[in-house]
Amino acid sequence: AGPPVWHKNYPVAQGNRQSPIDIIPHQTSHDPGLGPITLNYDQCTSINITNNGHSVVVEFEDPDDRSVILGGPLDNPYRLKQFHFHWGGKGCHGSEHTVSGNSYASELHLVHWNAVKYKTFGEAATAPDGLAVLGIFLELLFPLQGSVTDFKAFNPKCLLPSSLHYWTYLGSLTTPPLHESVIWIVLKEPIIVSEKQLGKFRMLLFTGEEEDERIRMENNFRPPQPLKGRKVRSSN
Ligand SMILES: NS(=O)(=O)/N=C1/NCCO1
Ligand SMILES: [Zn+2]
Repeated sequence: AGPPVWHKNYPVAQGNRQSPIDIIPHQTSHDPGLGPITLNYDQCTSINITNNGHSVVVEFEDPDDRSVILGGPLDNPYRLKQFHFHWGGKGCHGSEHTVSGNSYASELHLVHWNAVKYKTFGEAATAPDGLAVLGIFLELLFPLQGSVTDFKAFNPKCLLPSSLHYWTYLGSLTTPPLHESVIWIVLKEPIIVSEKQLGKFRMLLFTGEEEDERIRMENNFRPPQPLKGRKVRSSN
């Protein structure tokens, strides 16, 4: 079952660095020491796209540092492992992080791991500085005309907004096992998608073919968790 009962199997769900959180911009602290982030995705090699029962995931080959995120709050390069989305049933709910209590229609997570300090993704996923997840909000544009461009493949490069200004804080995976191993980097500027594009996610089913009732995959987002005194820093 969903987020309210996760703590029974994963007591860390009630830990001190859980994600997502509500980001209140005027309560974040601007840190001039926070440099820009760099995304080297041009050599990224996607392997597959799957419906893993609770999201749509695109996985990447990660044998070397061919596609990494650098800089910002990170002390090492982190390798791109996969990206996936969280979205709602309809309207503008669906993101995991919220901004001053407001949620977006969806949120894209680009998941990276610290291959300098750890040998495998699995090992990194349990270490406090093991993962870096880049969060990008998807804002719904209700087009005046029906004509919007479709989107074929997700090259992460083409999914980035114009500004890489971000908020960053220490948090966790937002899905079980909820490991407190994520350095979160959330971009301030959303990307704009159409209802049609978002509708494609909603068509994905939670259930496999074999099950008879067809449960629609939607609302696969965890609500904001207690900040527990954490500081959220802001790049310029
Ligand atoms: N929503 S999230 O925190 O990115 N969760 C996961 N789980 C596996 C990789 O990223
Ligand atoms: Zn996610």
